[in-house]
Parts: sequence; C-alpha cells; structure tokens
Amino acid sequence: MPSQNPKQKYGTSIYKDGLEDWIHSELVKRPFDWLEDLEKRAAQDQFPVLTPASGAVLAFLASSWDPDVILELGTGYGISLFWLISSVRKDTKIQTVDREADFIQVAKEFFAKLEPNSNRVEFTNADCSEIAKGFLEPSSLGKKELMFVDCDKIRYPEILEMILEKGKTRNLRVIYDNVLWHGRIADPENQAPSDQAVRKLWSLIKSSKIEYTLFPVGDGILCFDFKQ
Ligand SMILES: C[S@@+](CC[C@H](N)C(=O)[O-])C[C@H]1O[C@@H](n2cnc3c(N)ncnc32)[C@H](O)[C@@H]1O
Repeated sequence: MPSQNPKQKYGTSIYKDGLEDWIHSELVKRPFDWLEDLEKRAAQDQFPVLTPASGAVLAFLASSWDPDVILELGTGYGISLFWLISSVRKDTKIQTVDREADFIQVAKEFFAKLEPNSNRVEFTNADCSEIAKGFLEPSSLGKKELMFVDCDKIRYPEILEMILEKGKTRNLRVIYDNVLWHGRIADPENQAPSDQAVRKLWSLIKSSKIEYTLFPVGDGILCFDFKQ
C-alpha cells in the first residue's frame, strides 16, 4: 500500500544533513589533488563554485561528448574549468569568460602551474552574452562544441534563447549549472530577478520540446544536445 506519509515515502532521498559533505570528502575523486586547496580558497572567500559532485558530473558530460571546442561562461576561480580540462582531449580548445579580471587571475595562476606554456585555454575578460553571441554566430564548421553556462543567472534566459535559435544547425552539448537555484524556484514567494530568470529558463526549455536531462546534484545541472 502506498505510504500516506510523504517523509516516509521519500525516505530514501539523498537530501540529508551532512550527507553531501560526506560524499564530497569520501566519494568524489578530484582529478588533481590541489583542487581541494582551490575549493577551500573559494569557501574562505565565500565565492560560489561548482560542488565537487557537480564537477564530477560535468567531467562525465564533457568526456562522453568529446568536444573539439568548449566555451565556458563564468570562469570564477576555475573550479569547473579544471574539471573540464581533466576530462577532454589535450587538443580541445577551451575559451573561458568572466567579467571580473581578478577571478580570471586566480584561475590563470592555477592553470599556469598545471600546464606551463600551454595555450589550449583562452581566458577572456568580457561580458558572457557578447561572447556567447560571437561563438554561436558563425558556422561551427562541423566541430563538436560544448557550452557550459555558469554566469549571472539573470543572463540565463537570453543565452538560452540564443542557443535554441542557433543550436539547431550545430553539434552542440549545452550544460547549465544552478538550475535549481538553491531550491528557491520551487517557492512562488521568491520573486527576486534571479528567481524569475531561472524560472524563465525552465519555461523556455520545457516549451522548446527539446530533450533534456536534469541532474539534481549540487545546485542542479541541466544538459541537452543538438546533433546533426
Ligand atoms: C558561479 S561563478 C562561476 C564559478 C565557476 N564556474 C566555478 O565553478 O569555479 C559565476 C561567475 O560568473 C561571472 N559573471 C557573472 N555575470 C557575468 C557576465 N554577464 N559576464 C561575464 N561573467 C559574468 C562572475 O564574475 C563569476 O565569476
């Protein structure tokens, strides 16, 4: 007989106090030992970054797609960048964008230690929407592309509209982080501009009829593909 008690019914839910920290310390294998130092630095500075479990999902989604080109929107301290670097070929070109030069500098320092003299990552100090537009405007020339979107949530819907319009003619995997927005979007009382933007993202993706997958890890990862 089905349980009348939702708590009992959902008793196997992963959302238990302390469990996520335990998963991160005991089960998630970082691709580089020093990544934990960078995570600690981000935590000390109260800077929002991808969770380790989300990093592992991102790496899986990147390696299984095997892209020739990656565009990351929102470099931050580079946590997600290093998960991406760890999971793709050495000749995959990566462009990562952030409007804050100081954040890019942190990621650059760690990258220089990892791969001195490498030019496979292009760090761009610019607005993410502009760079996304420039990326999607020309033909992809048959290349396999990956976009990872982790910038200002207010920009999420406009970037998605661009992707939905231009993606149809490409081989493109798209990954968005923070699509659960700390659970805020489930509560209609939350009406901050970022809440509205993430809700709009969901309404656009659902009405587009595109096949998508939500990975409810960390703050929620959304993935969908265009295939030619
Ligand atoms: C959540 S953090 C990125 C974290 C990073 N992906 C990681 O996991 O380490 C978001 C970043 O996006 C950048 N950002 C926000 N809005 C932007 C915009 N309009 N253009 C470029 N960068 C932006 C912020 O400066 C911040 O560094």
